[in-house]
Amino acid sequence: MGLQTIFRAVIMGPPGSGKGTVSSRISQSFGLKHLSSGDILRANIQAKTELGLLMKACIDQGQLVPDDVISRLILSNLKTMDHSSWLLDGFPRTVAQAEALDTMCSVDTVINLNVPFDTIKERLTSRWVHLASGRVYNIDFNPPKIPGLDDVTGEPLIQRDDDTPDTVSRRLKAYENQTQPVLEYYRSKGVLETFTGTETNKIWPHVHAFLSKRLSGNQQDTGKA
Ligand SMILES: Nc1nc2c(ncn2[C@@H]2O[C@H](COP(=O)(O)OP(=O)(O)O)[C@@H](O)[C@H]2O)c(=O)[nH]1
Ligand SMILES: Nc1ncnc2c1ncn2[C@@H]1O[C@H](COP(=O)(O)OP(=O)(O)O)[C@@H](O)[C@H]1O
Repeated sequence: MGLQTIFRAVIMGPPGSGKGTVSSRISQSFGLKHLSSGDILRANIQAKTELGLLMKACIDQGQLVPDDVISRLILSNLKTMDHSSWLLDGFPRTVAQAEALDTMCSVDTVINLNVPFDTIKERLTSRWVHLASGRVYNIDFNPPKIPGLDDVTGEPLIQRDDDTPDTVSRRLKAYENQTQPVLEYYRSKGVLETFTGTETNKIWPHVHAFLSKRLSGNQQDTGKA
């Protein structure tokens, strides 16, 4: 891959597998721009846009929002990032969405975080988020320096309305039924890289090594692991 080449990556995995956590490490280490479908939807809900209000009921029930709505939203965001390398988190979540993305560009690599469902359930009920930035915390794994407040801005953290045990179960079902087929889709294209484990800190060095290799000569690695 030559200099200036744009690198397009997708990160996948069930809810709570650590996509947001690993994405922020990737963007810090490799400078890819992080675009999270969940963060964009929550920003719309927070700002009470028409779209946000329409989508809130779906999200709070642990269902996926309609393919056409999310595809339009994400593709229009990606168009504004035409000249930079990016990492897409939370999209595509259905084969129809993956096909919609393919009409715009091809994906260079798909990082699949394969974390067992049992591990995930506990994490999500103890997740705290800073809505404006998408920064995630966990009372056990990475607590904020001051309880209840974001480390960077000092603003209050919230718990997501969809991080309750019942809704988490429904989200995991949606993942099995609708999102797992996307893994097959990318496997058949030869771009799927799966990382298996129960701890982000053990998975991360493998992701870092993989991307260092893929991006060598292409991106500037800031050296932060
Ligand atoms: N106990 C534990 N919690 C983790 C680990 N990795 C991430 N978390 C936390 O688990 C929750 C889900 O992680 P997140 O990155 O938001 O996952 P996503 O839903 O796939 O984007 C957050 O509260 C994280 O802080 C880990 O290795 N162990
Ligand atoms: N690509 C998408 N297609 C459909 N619904 C989506 C998509 N991305 C996000 N959502 C909606 O937003 C919710 C939260 O998504 P996200 O923040 O990515 O959750 P998590 O990080 O826990 O997997 C999903 O449960 C779903 O309702």
